[in-house]
Amino acid sequence: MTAESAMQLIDVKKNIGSKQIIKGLNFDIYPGEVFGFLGPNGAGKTTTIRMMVGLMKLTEGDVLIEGKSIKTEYKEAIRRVGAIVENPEMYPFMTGWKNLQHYARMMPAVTEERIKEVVTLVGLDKAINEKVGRYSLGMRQRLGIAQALLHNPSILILDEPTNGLDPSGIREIRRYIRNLAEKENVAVIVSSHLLSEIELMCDRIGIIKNGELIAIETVQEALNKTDVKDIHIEAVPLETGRNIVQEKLQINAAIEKEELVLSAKREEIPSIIKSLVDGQVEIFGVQVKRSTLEDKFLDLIGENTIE
Ligand SMILES: Nc1ncnc2c1ncn2[C@@H]1O[C@H](COP(=O)(O)OP(=O)(O)OP(=O)(O)O)[C@@H](O)[C@H]1O
Repeated sequence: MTAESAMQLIDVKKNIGSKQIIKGLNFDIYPGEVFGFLGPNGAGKTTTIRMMVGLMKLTEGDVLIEGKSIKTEYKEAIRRVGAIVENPEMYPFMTGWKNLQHYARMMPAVTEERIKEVVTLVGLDKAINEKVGRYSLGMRQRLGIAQALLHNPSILILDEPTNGLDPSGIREIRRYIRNLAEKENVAVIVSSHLLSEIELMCDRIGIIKNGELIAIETVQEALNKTDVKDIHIEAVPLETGRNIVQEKLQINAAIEKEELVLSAKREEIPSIIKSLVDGQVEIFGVQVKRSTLEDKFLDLIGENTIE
């Protein structure tokens, strides 16, 4: 394995009965990255995650955690993993702090200092002395993440962490997940079937379909590759702008709601802007409406619906 991977999957396979559910997964996850594990329902995400955290045996292959085999060095390997796979059990009648203390007691060497640290990491300082029963779902989810971080894992695995959250809860979780990847250098693995989420939260994505990895790349690569769809330019005067684009650049342009709207590729944008500015057109804003990872994901799996 490469020296720095936090987790390595080597030809991981899982059969249940006579059915091959996972058909040989190979990929690495690195410290400090948020890795999105994507796939439509039934693709095999949960099964893979259950194997990663030792809740399910592998039929074939191995998972190495910081170089330790989950098969032959289970204890050492699993010690480095924190996970929320099923909803974390919390006592609603106890405060957030008491809940964390309760878990900390079951683990070796978790200090009060560490509890304070994880509370701050997930942004619960203000609410930590309130009863968990009064927490929003998003706050409970963050308390769950804090709990999973208590023993200082180098890998954090979250199965569908934004499930059931409202948009502001989703935004918060996203922020804290990014924060702890950066601040604690934790490798975070997030599973989801919601691509718009993954696009905003992750550095890299792996897409699984029918138990096989069909794509793996950085979010930036995925976005750069996608062709630009529409470009909206707030240009004054609009007519002059349209003439320049059409006559000089031979690109069709329309005027919609005080904006110049045209279709072009990403690499054409700088020259379009330059031509407009050279032609004394003032630019007040440019918006690029490119296709999202969701389009890419749907292309890859060859389906139009993912729910
Ligand atoms: N215990 C089991 N017995 C038989 N088949 C199973 C079992 N567990 C999972 N499967 C099958 O394995 C496949 C993958 O399931 P899995 O739950 O891993 O998918 P998933 O990608 O997590 O989907 P979801 O988002 O719906 O949870 C599905 O086709 C499922 O029906």
